[in-house]
Amino acid sequence: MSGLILDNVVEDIQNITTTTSPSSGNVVLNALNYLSTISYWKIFFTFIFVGLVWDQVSYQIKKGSIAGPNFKVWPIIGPFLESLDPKFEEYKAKWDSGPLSCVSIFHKFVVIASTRELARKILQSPKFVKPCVVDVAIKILRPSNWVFLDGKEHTDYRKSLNGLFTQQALSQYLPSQELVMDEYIKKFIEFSKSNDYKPQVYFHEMREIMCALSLKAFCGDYITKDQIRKVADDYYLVTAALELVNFPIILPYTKTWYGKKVADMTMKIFEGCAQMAKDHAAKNGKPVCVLDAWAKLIHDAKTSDDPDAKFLHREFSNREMSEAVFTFLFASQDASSSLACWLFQILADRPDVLQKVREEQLEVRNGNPKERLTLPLIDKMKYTNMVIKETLRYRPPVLMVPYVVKKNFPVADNYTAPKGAMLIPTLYPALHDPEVYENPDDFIPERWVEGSKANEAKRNWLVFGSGPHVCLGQKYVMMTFAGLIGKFALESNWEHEITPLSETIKVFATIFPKDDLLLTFKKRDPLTGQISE
Ligand code: HEM
Repeated sequence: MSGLILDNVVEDIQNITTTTSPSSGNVVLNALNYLSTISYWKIFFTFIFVGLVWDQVSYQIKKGSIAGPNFKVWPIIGPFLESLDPKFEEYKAKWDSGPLSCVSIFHKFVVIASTRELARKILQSPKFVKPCVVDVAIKILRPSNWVFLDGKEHTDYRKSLNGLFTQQALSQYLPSQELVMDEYIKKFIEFSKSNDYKPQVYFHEMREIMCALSLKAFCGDYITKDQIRKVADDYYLVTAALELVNFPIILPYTKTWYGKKVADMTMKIFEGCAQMAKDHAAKNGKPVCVLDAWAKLIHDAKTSDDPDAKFLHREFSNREMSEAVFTFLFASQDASSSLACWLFQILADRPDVLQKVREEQLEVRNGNPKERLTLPLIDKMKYTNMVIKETLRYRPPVLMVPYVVKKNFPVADNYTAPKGAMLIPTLYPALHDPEVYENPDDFIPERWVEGSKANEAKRNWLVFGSGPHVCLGQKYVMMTFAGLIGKFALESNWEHEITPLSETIKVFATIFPKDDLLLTFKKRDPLTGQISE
């Protein structure tokens, strides 16, 4: 077939070239004569062969001298199939293979940095890198969302948001968060009762309580119980839609389509809440949630003479505020659920640690378990705080933070990461560095006492990242978890069924116990410690 078409072309060219330039015509003719002798199949396989060779050569050029497979074992796709089901042990092997290592998946060249200094250097080099988001994130979070800003625009926007997460602002959110904690202590006990107090999976319950706590802190009473339940029930569809490996086009009834629907529905709710918060601020109402705090900053800026206040807290639209609040939920949900799962598991497995938390909780309340949460009260919870810090170090929810290289980046003396590559600083190795954390695979809250080696090693504390994109919610996390675990420790007793998979790490955006956390809760008298059904 291909021969036939080429025969016709050769004939046409012969006609043309005999009337124009005979010598250039000969070269073209010879080439076409040759092509007329080969079939489409040959052309097809030649293209494939050239493509495969180029794939390997390009991999070698980008890899340079860093660790990584000598060639792509699976041509083109690379370890794509493994990446669909990521395993912690495989990540760890990669980190151990060298300070910089690489893989190539399809056309994406990925460089992984596993030392503390390299990780810090990447996180603090906004000139060369920016956070890498999956293609579909732009559609789900919307292109106008602040998280996609870069450089100065990003820094300026963040300055506006910082005011929502100061100590003073956070203390205003505590009373409504405490109501959610009270509700869920009862809920967890009821849930266990419904299963005759036999241990059952609590992974989903942990995600739900985290979502409810965030929504209350962000939207206060503007969001209804039904809306909280709906978002908490459906939010996992957003996580699934934003997994690293997903189809970039949103087709009906696919994971990304369901994810977008939930994101739109949630942002619609937030938009309504933003308007109510603005109305509240206009009446000089007291702020009790993030949206209130934001609306008040906007309101105050209008009457202020300070040009900085005016610049940082210009008129933000309801839509813009709803998109930002959605990113808070998105950033917090998986990482906080991960921390919650490990914290409840670890405390149940170490009754001595839980006992000390309980003693401290009564002590800071001067023996009055009914004392409501305030920031000064939480500040006194030194040991509880050490337990949370050690959980974050021992099981850091975020293992790695993907960035993308904007221009060739000399990340190490012997290596320049090429433009367009994905560059991934890892956080786990710095948090398990035996030089700073003796016996890093043991859970030792006492290592965080003031003045200790661990406490002084600020450069290793990468749990919340570093640089211009460092976690906006880190103070919020420490405050919320101290309040939460303290109250659960006083008012409930929980037991954990240890399985061979309890200490094995499952990677699902963040990390979780592989057996999904088998727990059971009972009511506890905070003063006598008596447990009742
Ligand atoms: C245990 C819980 C959490 C952990 C371990 C965690 C960790 C992180 C990490 C590692 C980053 C990337 C930092 C970087 O690129 O340098 C990040 C970014 C971020 N986090 Fe968190 N996070 C947690 C909870 C939260 C919460 C509760 C909120 C909001 C209330 C939040 C809001 C954000 C935001 C908005 C960013 C992006 C900041 C930016 O791009 O400027 N996070 N977080």
